[in-house]
Amino acid sequence: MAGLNGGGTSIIVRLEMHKEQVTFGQIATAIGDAGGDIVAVDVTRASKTTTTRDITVNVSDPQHTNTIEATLKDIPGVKVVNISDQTFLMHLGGKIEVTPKMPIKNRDDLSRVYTPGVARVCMAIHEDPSKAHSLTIKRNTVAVVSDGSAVLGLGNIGPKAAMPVMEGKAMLFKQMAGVDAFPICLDTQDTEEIIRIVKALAPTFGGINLEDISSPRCFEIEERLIEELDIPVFHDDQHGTAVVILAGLLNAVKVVGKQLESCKVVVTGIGAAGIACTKMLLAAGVTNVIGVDRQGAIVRGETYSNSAWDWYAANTNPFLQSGTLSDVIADADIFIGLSGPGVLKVEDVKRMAADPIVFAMANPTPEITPEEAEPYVRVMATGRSDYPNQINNVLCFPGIFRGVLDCRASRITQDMKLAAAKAIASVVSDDELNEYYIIPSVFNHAVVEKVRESVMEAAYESGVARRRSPREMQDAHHE
Ligand SMILES: NC(=O)C1=CN([C@@H]2O[C@H](COP(=O)(O)OP(=O)(O)OC[C@H]3O[C@@H](n4cnc5c(N)ncnc54)[C@H](O)[C@@H]3O)[C@@H](O)[C@H]2O)C=CC1
Ligand SMILES: CC(=O)C(=O)O
Ligand SMILES: [Mg+2]
Repeated sequence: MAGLNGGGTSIIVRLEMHKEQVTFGQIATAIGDAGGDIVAVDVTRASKTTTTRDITVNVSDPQHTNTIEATLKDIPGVKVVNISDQTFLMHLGGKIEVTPKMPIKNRDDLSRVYTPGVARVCMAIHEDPSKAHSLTIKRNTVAVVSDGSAVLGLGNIGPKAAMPVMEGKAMLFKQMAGVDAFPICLDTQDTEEIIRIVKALAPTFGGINLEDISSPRCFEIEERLIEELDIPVFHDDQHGTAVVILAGLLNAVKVVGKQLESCKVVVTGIGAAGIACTKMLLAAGVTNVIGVDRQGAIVRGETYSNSAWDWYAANTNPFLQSGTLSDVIADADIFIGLSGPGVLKVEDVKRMAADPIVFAMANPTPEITPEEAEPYVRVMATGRSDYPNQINNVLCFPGIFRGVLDCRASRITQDMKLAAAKAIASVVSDDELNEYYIIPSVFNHAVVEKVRESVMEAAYESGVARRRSPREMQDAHHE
């Protein structure tokens, strides 16, 4: 099964080779026989008797690295100097930095960007706070806020361990959409305290992206912040995920020739992402959605300590199906996994309706691997970048925030999310659409632009955009 290290993890093995005792060919063969895939070789030092080479090898997991190291150590004339993991190397010192837009070359510049000149700018904002949008980083800056309580599918690993994910989101915001995003990991999991801290941070930012905050606390935190702040607040694991799932499903049902509204959909993992995805499906007209969490299907008539599940029971599962995932999966057209590794068994997939669609989206290890499921499914998707059909909220959050920052929206409405889903789906043309291409690549530049445009259009229509639309500006010009 694909694990934490799956998908293109590579190591760099630095070897010192004694020329008289061993050839590079022998080493390459040994690495190949141990299952390693050599992708690059550099000579870093050479003398009369020895050569030092950096060999980049793709491996499947940490045990595989150990096997290759042991194999190399056994070859006479080879000294393993060092083995480094490229993924860790890319994280050394963190992944982002703050860069000034202009250099401070002399005292004159200094007196403008800082005191005394800056004071006039401060007073201009003091007199008209809306000027913060034009005179500070606010208009292009988003806070990526986590408490480390539901990091990917790794669980409650805390704020320090959450940072690499939040730094990664910040990189994606900038590279995909030019949005400056700042990772903020909080050392508290108290709902009221998180709300208070985010409200206190808000003056700096044009939007708040909540990330990897576990349910059910995430619902109250987001709802309260939306009500109490005048900038958009978006819990990405709920809505970004739901938007991309809907985009993928709109195209997947076209491939299998079914109507989404009449499909039976089973969702596992009724947390942040599972609940938001269900709400999105209901908004798109699906009626038969069944949610399954650890204790089985959520069904009306049961009592739940989690109020979000009371809502879920009242609004889903119209035929009151109860039992385990294996019980309720029979005849399902679509499975959506937002839970954890290995939850869906091959036997379950075999019992789905004809042409099953399986979105196994737990990260980093899906509910079922494509290798296991593929013989029995028609359309398979995961959240990972190393398989086809990557359903990941990275297809949504850069474009949606680009759009809301550009039209200065006060909030993100359901219509804006639906518009984003349709925009993402539309990037795959009918000619291109097939089982292995239901969703555009994360690197497809059309995605951010289409999402931005559709989201802005929906924001103007729903009256939440606070910057005049291009048409209004044109009208004002002609008055
Ligand atoms: N591909 C993507 O873009 C995204 C994927 N995800 C993945 O979805 C999963 C859930 O994320 P969140 O909703 O943010 O977390 P969450 O902590 O809010 O919810 C997880 C839910 O799954 C349930 N669960 C865990 N193991 C289960 C099992 N074995 N059987 C049934 N239910 C189980 C938990 O009880 C909980 O209700 C994670 O693996 C995450 O990586 C989340 C957001 C985006
Ligand atoms: C992709 C993402 O946001 C997650 O797995 O939590
Ligand atoms: Mg997340």
